[in-house]
Amino acid sequence: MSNSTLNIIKIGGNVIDDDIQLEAFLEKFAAIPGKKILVHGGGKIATRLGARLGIEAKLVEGRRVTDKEMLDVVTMVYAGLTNKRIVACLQKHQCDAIGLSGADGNVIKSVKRPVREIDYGFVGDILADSVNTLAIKKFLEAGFTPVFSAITHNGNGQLLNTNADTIASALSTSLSGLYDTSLIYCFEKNGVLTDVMDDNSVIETITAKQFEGYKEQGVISDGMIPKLQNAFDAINKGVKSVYIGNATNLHLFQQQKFGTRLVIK
Ligand SMILES: Nc1ncnc2c1ncn2[C@@H]1O[C@H](COP(=O)(O)OP(=O)(O)O)[C@@H](O)[C@H]1O
Ligand SMILES: CC(=O)N[C@@H](CCC(=O)OP(=O)(O)O)C(=O)O
Repeated sequence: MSNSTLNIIKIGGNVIDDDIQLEAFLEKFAAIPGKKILVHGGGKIATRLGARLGIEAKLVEGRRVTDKEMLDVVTMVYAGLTNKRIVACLQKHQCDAIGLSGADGNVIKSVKRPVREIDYGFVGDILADSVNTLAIKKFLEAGFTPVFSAITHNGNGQLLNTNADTIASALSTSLSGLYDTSLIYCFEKNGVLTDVMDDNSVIETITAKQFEGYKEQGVISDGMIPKLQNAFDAINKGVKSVYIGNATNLHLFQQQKFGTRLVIK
């Protein structure tokens, strides 16, 4: 008997930051049939709230340096305000969502990133076997749609800030043992582009080798580099399909007409 399908969708920070775009996306997400999971961060909102509180944001290669005060800010923004607003909006659209940090139901454990050249502070890395697939399965089988924020815990009382793209990738690789899992990264552009200013320049399929080439040429840069690394990690570890595309077109991914599709070669 084949496994049932599971769609894991990550929504990007620029869409979350726009109330109208966010609700339009959540309405489309709510309409997807079957088992599904949503993952979100909210980095821009955390940066703004931090600034209002006099706590300056510092990012290194797309990862936030998270001291104790910044950890309070990101916990309030990701696991609190953003997560609860998303859950309430999904409930409005008849999707029975349940908001989670990694600590809730012990769903995702992480370890504080070791200090090397940079001390990232309270940032958590997810090691193999740190996703509690059985707990998540219980939520899914009970008919809930889990909504994961970018906060995890170390099992010893410490919350840790964890990149949302990485959470989506780790969830999809862990759950691909139980379900035919697809991972869909949604953001504000039409996919991986050959010209970041031209939304018509979508690369329809991309291999790891092509990714390396585009990276060297500077065609792919910034946040797209760690996003694609997380995406290739997932496809290499058994996730059935991985797409990167525009949140506005979410309804098209089931017809396989969505943004950029990753290919193993
Ligand atoms: N080739 C590319 N195609 C699309 N986006 C790119 C590309 N190179 C760099 N980017 C940048 O990467 C960003 C996406 O990364 P990020 O901001 O981390 O996403 P998210 O908000 O989904 O977490 C885009 O907004 C874009 O500015
Ligand atoms: C460690 C780390 O960098 N965590 C991220 C988590 C949020 C996130 O990933 O949000 P987006 O998807 O909106 O970028 C951060 O604090 O920015």
